[in-house]
Amino acid sequence: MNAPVQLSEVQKVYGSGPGAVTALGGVSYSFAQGTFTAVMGPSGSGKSTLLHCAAGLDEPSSGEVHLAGTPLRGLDETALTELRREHVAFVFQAFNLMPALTVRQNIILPQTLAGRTPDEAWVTEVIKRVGLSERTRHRPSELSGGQQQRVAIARALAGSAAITFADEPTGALDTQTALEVLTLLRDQARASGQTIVMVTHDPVAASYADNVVFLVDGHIVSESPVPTAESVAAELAKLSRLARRGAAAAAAGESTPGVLT
Ligand SMILES: Nc1ncnc2c1ncn2[C@@H]1O[C@H](COP(=O)(O)OP(=O)(O)OP(=O)(O)O)[C@@H](O)[C@H]1O
Repeated sequence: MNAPVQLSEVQKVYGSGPGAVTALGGVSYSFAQGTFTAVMGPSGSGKSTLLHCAAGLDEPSSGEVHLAGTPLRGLDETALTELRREHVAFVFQAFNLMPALTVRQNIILPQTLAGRTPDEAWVTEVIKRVGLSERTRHRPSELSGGQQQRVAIARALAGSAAITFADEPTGALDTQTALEVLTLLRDQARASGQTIVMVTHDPVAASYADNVVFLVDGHIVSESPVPTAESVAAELAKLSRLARRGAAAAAAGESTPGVLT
């Protein structure tokens, strides 16, 4: 079976001419079904761009993305929206909650929009697991930033979408809630076969994933299966040093990019 998220030689160049920035330099990677993968790398290494291209929110300059078995090239915005609504959930930093709806209404909104009947027992369980049982009738404006982030996480989990993309999903959470949420994401991948791709800067968060993919200068340079917080932190420190050395070499006009192959 094909992986739910497949990137083949994906390149993304922003701008043109001398000021052009190559955010992804030809990335090929398959995110297999039922896996929870963390994407890490130094600032500016292309993590968000990879997530956006993989989710069809941004169009690669070249290469191909398959999402839920469908090639994204040539799909119009309506077809992309349909595809995402059917198969994909997002936990992004901008929470995109609807201000007029209550917490519970926000959480089931993607399913309502897709014409599905929510599994009320599961929705209640997810709300409990993210610690929002006392807040279901509140509006987003009545919640703290961390609570709003938990609503976004519950919304992604409640619909049991085949694929979840998360960008720093635990960034605004206290340690205990963050660990609860990460455990929930890991359980979803293991028990329900969901495919979860999470961008994070946090080695502890990454250690909950099944696999960590490291990006430097728009290239996947290494992977860490069975990650621990310590091994991830050590790899990141090494790659950040390499990235800095590569940048210094480029500034001095040397050809060595400082990227592992
Ligand atoms: N819309 C854009 N226009 C021009 N350049 C962009 C745009 N978006 C991203 N970039 C550039 O592409 C490169 C990769 O950016 P990206 O946001 O994917 O990195 P990142 O690894 O997610 O960074 P961070 O960890 O700081 O969030 C960076 O050099 C960035 O400046």
